[in-house]
Amino acid sequence: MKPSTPYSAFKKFYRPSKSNSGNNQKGDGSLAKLIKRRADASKELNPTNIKLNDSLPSLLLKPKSSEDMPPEQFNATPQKKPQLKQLPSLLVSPSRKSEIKLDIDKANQTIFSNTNFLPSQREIIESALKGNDIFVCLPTGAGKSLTFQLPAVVSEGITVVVMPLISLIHDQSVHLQKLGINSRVFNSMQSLAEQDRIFWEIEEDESIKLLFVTPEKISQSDRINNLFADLYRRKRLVRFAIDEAHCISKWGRDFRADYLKLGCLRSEYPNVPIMTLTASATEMIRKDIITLLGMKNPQLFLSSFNRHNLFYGVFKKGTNVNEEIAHFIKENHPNSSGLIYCLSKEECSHLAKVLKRTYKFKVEAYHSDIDASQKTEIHEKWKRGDLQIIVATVAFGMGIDKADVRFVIHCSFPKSLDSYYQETGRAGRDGNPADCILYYAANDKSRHGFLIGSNFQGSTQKDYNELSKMIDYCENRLACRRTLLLGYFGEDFQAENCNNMCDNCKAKRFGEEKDFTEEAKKIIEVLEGPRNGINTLIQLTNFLLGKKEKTNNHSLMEHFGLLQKQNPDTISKILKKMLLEGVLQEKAVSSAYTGTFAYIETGSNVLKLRRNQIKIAISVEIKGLELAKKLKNDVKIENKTEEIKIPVNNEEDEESRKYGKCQQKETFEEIKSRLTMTLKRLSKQQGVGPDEIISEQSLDRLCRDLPENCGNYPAEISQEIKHFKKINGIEQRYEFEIDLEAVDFESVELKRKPAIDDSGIKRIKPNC
Ligand SMILES: Nc1ncnc2c1ncn2[C@@H]1O[C@H](COP(=O)(O)OP(=O)(O)OP(=O)(O)O)[C@@H](O)[C@H]1O
Repeated sequence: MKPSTPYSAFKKFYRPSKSNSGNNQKGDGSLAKLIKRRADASKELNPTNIKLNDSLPSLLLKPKSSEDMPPEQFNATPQKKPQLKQLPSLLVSPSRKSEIKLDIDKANQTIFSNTNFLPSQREIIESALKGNDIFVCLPTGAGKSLTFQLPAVVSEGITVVVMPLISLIHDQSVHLQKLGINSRVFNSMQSLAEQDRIFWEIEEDESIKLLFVTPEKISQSDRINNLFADLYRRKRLVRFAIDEAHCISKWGRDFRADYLKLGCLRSEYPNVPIMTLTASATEMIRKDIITLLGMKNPQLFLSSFNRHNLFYGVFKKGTNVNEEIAHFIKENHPNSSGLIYCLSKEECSHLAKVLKRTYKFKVEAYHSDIDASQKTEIHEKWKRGDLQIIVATVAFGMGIDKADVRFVIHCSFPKSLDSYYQETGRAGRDGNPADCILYYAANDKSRHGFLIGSNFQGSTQKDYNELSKMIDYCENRLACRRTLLLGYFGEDFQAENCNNMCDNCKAKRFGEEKDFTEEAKKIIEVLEGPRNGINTLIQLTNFLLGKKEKTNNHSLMEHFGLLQKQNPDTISKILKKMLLEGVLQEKAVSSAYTGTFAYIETGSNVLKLRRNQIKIAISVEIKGLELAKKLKNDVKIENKTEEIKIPVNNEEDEESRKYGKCQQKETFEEIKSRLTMTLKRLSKQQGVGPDEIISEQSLDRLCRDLPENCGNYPAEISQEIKHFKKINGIEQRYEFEIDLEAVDFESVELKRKPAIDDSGIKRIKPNC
């Protein structure tokens, strides 16, 4: 039996025979030799020579300590013990690295079987091999793992990889085993004897290239620190790679206290380069990580956060959201894998039940009340494709690496844009198109308010700010969603690069920026004077709208009705912008009488506002007469026929006339084929030809106009159109729609036309 002693004692007294230690040869720096040795080793593999990674089965035990949180990520499926090919070693030693011309292309092809590098991988790998500190922030699925795996494999010594979840570590080590790369895992689920053996192997077997640990292990285990110290002394500690590095920052969405303790790595092993990897980090989080880890002039590799294949859409959430979701999936992704996120366990279970019982989907709920083994089973079934949909709370999180997820639906909005980006990022990892649909209801905010007030004491202010940004995103019906989402991460994304891959770009609404800075200064004056019961955003909005209060005599106060000409939506946007700019802030206040509510007060940036260093400008949708006027200014009248040409994009104009509200050929054709199918079904039922129900010409018109009211046509047609508009983010309620033909662009007076009132604005009934 192997003794279970502290590492130093173990080192002194316990040295198992080398026969078990695998290939221990030192490299001579030549990649060609490495590859040849690898091939030879595979050929010569014989039972006595095979190295089994005994540490792996221990991953399958239930976690015992906080390091293994959350249990739902735990993968209990037994793995067949694979045979490790003996990976020949050592190309780059720290002392020789400048001399060695590495053919990393060859390593990429021969060891990792990749034909090329993905964007940024080569630069990161080269920088790592130069011994730099490196900060990598690439989107999910960008291939970050290779950027620490390849340098580890071609370097002399051990790369320590810190990962937050056992399941992630497990996936990595299984992957590396398949490639024949020798790695070890160290976690608290292993017995002391097992840990001793792993220590010894790392000591003795120089073909071991990577050691995976959780942050908790580093912060809690003297043994592992002794091991690091010994490797460091022997110059075999090549690099620390810290994955999911955003967990270090308290500003991040997944802060883990033990990640914070990784700051000791730099002080204890000052010469070992640190590489951090994450899929999302705002500038503030980035700076926080770099400072906390003491990284030295790190080279930053920040790629665009844009996931070009994801379609982002926000739909209005009504009372029948479950049915809407079912319909959306049936229509768009009847057989593809997807994920639905809900806010609560109850919501989650209920939606899963509806989808299963009423709509016959293969679906399971996943939340914290489901026991660990069941969670693992659900995850596995979904990964294999035996389960189509998982309806989950945020309990289903990090470490989801299924490539072909075709949709991520949010039944309610999440707590921050960071979470939203991360959760939607699980869609389309294979690069193929995928839908990210969020169902928004303003009153879900109070549910978050409640959750924040009760669960996240101490950080409520930050959470409110994050939530405000999320709500701003949802309520914005004008700006490109990518511009908003990527702007959150500090990226200046140009809407024209969205390629209509979000609902707002697709709908092509008109908006313009209006400056409300002077009004904002007056709003501050209101809050700085006697408040007379103006405590919340709603009360402030009512005051600005000039709504009279029976009790508080608001009408006698200065600035009462300041924004009465604006609609509540615009006021809400102004106040939100003031919140975002730190001119206003909401504070969670609790009392037995009122419960928890958000108290509105002035923020820290008031002075900047007064000095005009902050501008409160918002996008306001322009429609109706205002739009007509704007169009007049923007259009060129070519000739007497008054043909309207919007100068920006004539092709688009042509398209929009041809395809009406569909705007694009593809959208037009899609609705046409849907309606044709419905017609075929109806004609079969009724025993008449499809064109006896709707003529070809009328069908085209319906597809162009997508009317809310389909007159005498069958209800199925109306329903199909209504649903199509919803899933494509085509406005449901065209309260006002300009009839361009009715606009006299010379005088901006509007011609009277049948069905059009004096304003020249055609009024359309909101519903079919
Ligand atoms: N050079 C390459 N050529 C082809 N495929 C690659 C290459 N590099 C990585 N991949 C593959 O891309 C996929 C995603 O890689 P990886 O899991 O490392 O992404 P990631 O950036 O770590 O994502 P996440 O942030 O979600 O963990 C994997 O299947 C990986 O094998």
